Amino acid sequence: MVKICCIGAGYVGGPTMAVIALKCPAIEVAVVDISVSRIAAWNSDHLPIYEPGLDEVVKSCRGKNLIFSTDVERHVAEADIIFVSVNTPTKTRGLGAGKAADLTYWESAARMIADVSKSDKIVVEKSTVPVKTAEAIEKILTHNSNGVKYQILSNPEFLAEGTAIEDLFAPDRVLIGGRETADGQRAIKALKDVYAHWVPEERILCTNLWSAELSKLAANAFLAQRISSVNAMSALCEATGADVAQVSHAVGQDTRIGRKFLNASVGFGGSCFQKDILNLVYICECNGLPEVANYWKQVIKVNDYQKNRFVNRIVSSMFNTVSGKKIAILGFAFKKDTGDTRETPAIDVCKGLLGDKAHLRIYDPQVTEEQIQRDLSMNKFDWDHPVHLQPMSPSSVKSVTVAWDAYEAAKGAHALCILTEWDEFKNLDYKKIYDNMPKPAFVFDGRNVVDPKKLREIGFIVYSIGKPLDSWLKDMPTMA
Ligand SMILES: NC(=O)C1=CN([C@@H]2O[C@H](COP(=O)(O)OP(=O)(O)OC[C@H]3O[C@@H](n4cnc5c(N)ncnc54)[C@H](O)[C@@H]3O)[C@@H](O)[C@H]2O)C=CC1
Ligand SMILES: O=C(O)[C@H]1O[C@H](OP(=O)(O)OP(=O)(O)OC[C@H]2O[C@@H](n3ccc(=O)[nH]c3=O)[C@H](O)[C@@H]2O)[C@H](O)[C@@H](O)[C@@H]1O
Repeated sequence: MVKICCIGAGYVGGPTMAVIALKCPAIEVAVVDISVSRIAAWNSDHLPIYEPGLDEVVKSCRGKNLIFSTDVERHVAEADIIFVSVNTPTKTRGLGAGKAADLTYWESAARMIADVSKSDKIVVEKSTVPVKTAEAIEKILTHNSNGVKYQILSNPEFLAEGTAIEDLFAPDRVLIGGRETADGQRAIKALKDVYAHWVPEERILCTNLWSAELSKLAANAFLAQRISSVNAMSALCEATGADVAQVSHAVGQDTRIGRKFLNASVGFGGSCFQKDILNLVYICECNGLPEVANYWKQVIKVNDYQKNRFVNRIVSSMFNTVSGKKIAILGFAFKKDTGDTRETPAIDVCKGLLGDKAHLRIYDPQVTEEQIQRDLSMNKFDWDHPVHLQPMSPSSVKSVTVAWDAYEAAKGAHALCILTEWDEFKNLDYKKIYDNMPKPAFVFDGRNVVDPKKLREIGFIVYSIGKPLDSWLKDMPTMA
């Protein structure tokens, strides 16, 4: 029986391995982690991450061919194929700080593999890593090998949170990169055989190691670039009276461009887009390609601009100050259908409003008060370390409270600010909300969730990203 071990029981390791276990009943899958609380949660009724469909998959295999354990060394020693899906945060100090990937966790996993392995292993890079990481990992493993043979494969993950199970069941492609030697090709085949249990062969792409590593960074850069492109257009729409939804639709109808991923927003968030583009920028700079680096850097600059622009709109619309005003924040997660808040634009928007002394009342159906407080008091990039290694927040942010539903959050608020596109925000009773707010009552929709026309009929002053401005906003120019 083939044995798989995955180091890192996070958003990628947990769902990916659960699906492999489900689709390959003859393979034993162990997911291991240094975080005791995370493993305990994977073994409980309350999984550590919220992901539609995940509970069912885990419940149907856990205890059969899927286990979650903190006994990292034992499961690594026993495995034939080891996936490494640990954090690869942005470095916060030293060479490449603010851009380069911090491979501390990866390196420590590799050294541990070398220490405990007694049989040959296929080591699979599942984490997103800089190009050429496989070479470094290979060196660590072979210099400490004790006769054990290793093959390194790159098998980056393309799932998106909120649709992880769907994406894993029917991926657009599975990418496997390996050495072009006979041993390398044998290792590629072994991994391909695992995916072939449910992924059609033509969707399993096999490449060299460096193409696989770079394709992952490139895919995320292209996706983020689309969002920054449409967000840049949204600013121009507001200035000209065009409607960004109509522009996106017209542009996306061109089959060469395509309709997906053209929704204007308050900015993209999530644990990877910014981190991976910064990493790409750093690699370009290290390879003497400053023009290419600057090109990609612009995607992040536009994203930051979009978040600032949103905050400025709020402040300028509300008589140039939000000091002492109560603002209801609807949605804190970086997108709907997840409780994940890593790099959520809500953090920057909330910090911007707090900087102007607003009082925030936040509601998100999946994010806890503790998480919100942590996020608002943590330094940039600290979030991307294993939970038990993250610096504890010194104190909670006093002008922030958390509500248990949208109506409660909005009661008495001067403005509503929609920062995540949760479906429930589409169908709120906005008349009831309006009646419980001081006037003028504002809605700032960072996700184009509400129908501005209907809300204006109720009496709200509405700002929707990239949509024609109402006269109130036109008279209050923003300084982005
Ligand atoms: N979150 C996502 O949607 C996607 C993430 N990725 C990439 O996958 C990698 C992992 O991301 P996530 O799963 O989101 O991170 P995560 O933070 O949810 O999970 C990483 C886990 O690794 C554990 N860990 C760290 N060092 C360890 C060690 N030495 N031994 C055992 N466990 C260790 C941590 O405790 C943590 O539970 C990153 O490189 C990320 O860029 C790729 C595609 C999608
Ligand atoms: O490497 C990763 O971590 C993953 O990053 C993204 O997945 P994810 O961040 O989970 O979610 P997305 O659906 O890509 O959304 C990212 C951000 O962009 C925003 N977005 C997305 C689409 C859009 O049209 N407009 C827009 O603002 C979302 O609201 C969210 O804040 C990619 O879609 C995955 O393919 C990739 O595997």
